[in-house]
Amino acid sequence: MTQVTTLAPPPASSGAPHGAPSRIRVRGIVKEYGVTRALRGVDLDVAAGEIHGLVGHNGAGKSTLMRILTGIEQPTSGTVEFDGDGAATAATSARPGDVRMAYQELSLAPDLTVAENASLSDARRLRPLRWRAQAERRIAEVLDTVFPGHGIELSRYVGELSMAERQVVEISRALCSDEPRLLILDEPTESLGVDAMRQMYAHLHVLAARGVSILLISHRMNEVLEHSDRISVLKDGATVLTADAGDVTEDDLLVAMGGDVRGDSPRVHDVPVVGDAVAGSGERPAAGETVATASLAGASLPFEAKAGEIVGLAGLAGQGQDELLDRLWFNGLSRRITVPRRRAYVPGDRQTSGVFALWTVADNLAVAAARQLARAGFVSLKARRTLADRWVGTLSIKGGASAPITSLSGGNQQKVLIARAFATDAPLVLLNDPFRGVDVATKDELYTLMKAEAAQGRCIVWYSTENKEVAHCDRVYVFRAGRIVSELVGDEISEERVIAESFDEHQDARDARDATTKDAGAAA
Ligand SMILES: Nc1ncnc2c1ncn2[C@@H]1O[C@H](COP(=O)(O)OP(=O)(O)OP(=O)(O)O)[C@@H](O)[C@H]1O
Repeated sequence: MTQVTTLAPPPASSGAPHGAPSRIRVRGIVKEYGVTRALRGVDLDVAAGEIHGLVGHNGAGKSTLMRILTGIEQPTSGTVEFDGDGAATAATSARPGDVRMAYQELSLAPDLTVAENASLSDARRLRPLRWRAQAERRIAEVLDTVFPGHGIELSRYVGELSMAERQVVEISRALCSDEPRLLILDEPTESLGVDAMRQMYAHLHVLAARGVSILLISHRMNEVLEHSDRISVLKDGATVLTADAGDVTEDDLLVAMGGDVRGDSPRVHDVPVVGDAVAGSGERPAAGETVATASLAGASLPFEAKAGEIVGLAGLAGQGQDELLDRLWFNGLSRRITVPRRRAYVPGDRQTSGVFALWTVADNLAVAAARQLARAGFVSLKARRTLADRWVGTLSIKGGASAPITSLSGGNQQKVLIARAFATDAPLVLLNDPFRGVDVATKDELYTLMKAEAAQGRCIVWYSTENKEVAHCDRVYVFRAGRIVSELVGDEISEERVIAESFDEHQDARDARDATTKDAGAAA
């Protein structure tokens, strides 16, 4: 069990840093949804030209506060002043375009093109006849300025883009107006590649230097510490700490958030392993037995995953990792794929392919384990509830088993999907960047859970956009241009090695030469 270290939080500072005028001044904000008190008294000051980090555990109230700042929702009580205007809420004080936000849940319409999406939220007037060309020009300008080399075609439907590309569009869309006074970014880098992430932060510093205030919400403590001037911590709907970024450490933030300071042995309370948590669990392959194989086209190394292993899929975003997971999940009958009949999948995009929005947490969580829970073809409410209660406790899912899933915070919804997969008895679990939006303390617990599950004989195939997560894998396949270009085992696995393999242009040139020689040989 990790020891909890209690650090006295640095004294909360108030007001803007370095005497800069307050851009936004939030006092005593309370927000209630029926009996749920999402915010119970938030104070926050963001100065003109400041990058202000906002951190907190899943369900702490960050997104709710941002919805109030953008005027989408009204607070139950409390005040928001914008540039000292004394107005009661952001909705009444800010002019259109003053506050812009890039959403965690990616607010893009999948059936519209990139340019059409941009036109929807451009606060400036578009010309009635030439609106499409104008919108295209504006988003192209932002994309080229902030994310040079992005490679995104403006005429593509958003639904066809990878999560990383969608995130780039979401951020660019928020910048598609005359300069806002306050820019809010809710977990902007959760699925961005390394390059795009660097480009985004470089641009944020340029905007801040021009006087734009930026609120940066993230579970990535290192990024918040590196890029913010000041940081505030929300815990259970209230501000518990505001400090200069240089005066606090990651552990200070974690303690203020109410989590354990990370130790050597993260805690997973009472992991309900399959066979314990669900009735009638199926048989597991023996450790080391091959569970899944796939052969990809071109000069790709073959893919193989064995029982008892955590197999990582790494490389730059959008290099074929998604496609492999999709094929392992959907394409079990193909000659090039072997997979077990029972398999579980945690999607990266919970909104379009994960959450059943009209169902409760318990129903969402137990749906994939129905076969195991069924007795004479029926799943009793009690069996479903017992399973859900166990996992809600194990992963600290804030909201409870009987809450409607959509009333949960984004990170807590994601935990339900992770629990759904592990609550099955499937020998193969496929994870498609599953920890987006999950807070740091829970992530540590999930790593331990995965190891415990692998030790029980599960095979876990895991794509993550966070390179440092490869440290938790037994083997890693690095992807480049739709192919597996290297396999790392044991001590070979490191973030640096993954990055190096992701960019090996010489190897690409050699592969292209080999392929040409092969084609020429085949033609002869
Ligand atoms: N529409 C709603 N109805 C009921 N409860 C809600 C609603 N929206 C938010 N909540 C509750 O308010 C609390 C704060 O949620 P919020 O989404 O603001 O948290 P968060 O800090 O953004 O979390 P995360 O890091 O997971 O995104 C949660 O307990 C959530 O269940």
